[in-house]
Amino acid sequence: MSGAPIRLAAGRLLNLVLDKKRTLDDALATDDAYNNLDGSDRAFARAIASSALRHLGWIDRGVSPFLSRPLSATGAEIRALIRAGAAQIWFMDVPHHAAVSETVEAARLWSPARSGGGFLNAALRRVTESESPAATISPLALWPDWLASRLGSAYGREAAEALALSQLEEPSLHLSPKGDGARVAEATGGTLLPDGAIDIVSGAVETLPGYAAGDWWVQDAAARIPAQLLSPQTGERILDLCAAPGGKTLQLAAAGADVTALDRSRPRLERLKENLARTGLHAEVIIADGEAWAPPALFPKILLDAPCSALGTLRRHPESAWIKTEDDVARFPGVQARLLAAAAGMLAPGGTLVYCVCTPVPAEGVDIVEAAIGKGILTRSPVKAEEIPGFEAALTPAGDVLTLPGTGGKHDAFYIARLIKPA
Ligand SMILES: C[S@@+](CC[C@H](N)C(=O)[O-])C[C@H]1O[C@@H](n2cnc3c(N)ncnc32)[C@H](O)[C@@H]1O
Repeated sequence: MSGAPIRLAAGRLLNLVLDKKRTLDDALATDDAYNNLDGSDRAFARAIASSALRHLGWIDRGVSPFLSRPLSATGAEIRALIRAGAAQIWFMDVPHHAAVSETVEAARLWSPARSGGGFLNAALRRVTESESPAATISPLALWPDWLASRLGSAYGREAAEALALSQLEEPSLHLSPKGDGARVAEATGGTLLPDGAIDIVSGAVETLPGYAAGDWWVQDAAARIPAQLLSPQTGERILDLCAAPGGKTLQLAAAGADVTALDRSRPRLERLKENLARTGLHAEVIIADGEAWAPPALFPKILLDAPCSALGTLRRHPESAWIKTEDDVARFPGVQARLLAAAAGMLAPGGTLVYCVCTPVPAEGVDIVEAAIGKGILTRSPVKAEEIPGFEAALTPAGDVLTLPGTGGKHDAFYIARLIKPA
């Protein structure tokens, strides 16, 4: 059977994401051409779209010399198929003749792309004759220019390049155990990591042993650090201020804390409740705006996992760098600063607050924390290396945690600070 419908589905997914600004998960859930494919064909279409998104900056720069008009001036559907074709040729183990002919055939199946078949064919033939851009174009070109320049100036070229290259990795699957981690590692065939997460090599989540019994939940190894830095104790009142879908709430509840899980998103709180039900854990769930909520009593400990650009999770969501604009990202620091000030107001004097974001953008992380410290609202409680086993290299000179590539295993990029409210 022809592979053209697979390339058509990949092109449609790319068109939905890059031209209509939908997330890849949303496009996968809703596109009929993709959903009508059989299992293995569907997986292949998804792999092509995912590879094109991971390598997008390289693909767009790499194909431009081969086009008689700029990519941006090309019809959206042909643009999507050029990207799908180039991903197969440069970054996937697909025979070149099949990648070209099936992708050109896909243009014939897609009416808005039909007239561009000759242009597509010529471009992809040139791609087959050329070296992969991985050999010639800087890793920073994997990102839009604004992001490359921000992270390049924040961390230096070498660290920023390592961060960019880390988005090419398939994301790892990490589990957090409800109880004994060694037992979960044995049951699932995973490896127990130094911080207590379980690294799973492969397997569909729902089919892994212990899923239905609620013995564990999916959580990146770096995402476990914020709750661990609160040292939750049995019966201790802890507020999880931006809680849904609840990975950190589950950690705190599993440690025996008396958790209040607050979030303003009803659908996300439904997921949190499902996670509590599956694991048999308990938390008081509150739907409210964290900037305005007035607690019945001050809390001795608070976790603030603030809304952020999520640019530390590009391995899982490679499209994020392209569908979020610099203006979108610029909106977060205001929200984060207001939530941190509100959280400080809900904290008892002498109490501990952990602030975290899953982004390496300093304006959303260390800058927010330094501003609060500068105002005298909070002081820093520096983290010690022995508190973050496996992530010792992520400790910053100031005593915060920044999980860039190379500071642990394969994980998301988190910024985490532990703070105290002056008594
Ligand atoms: C990074 S996510 C939290 C992830 C969660 N802590 C976990 O571990 O699963 C940020 C959350 O903040 C919530 N949020 C954003 N603005 C908020 C506000 N003003 N008040 C309460 N929740 C808010 C979002 O709905 C989102 O669920």
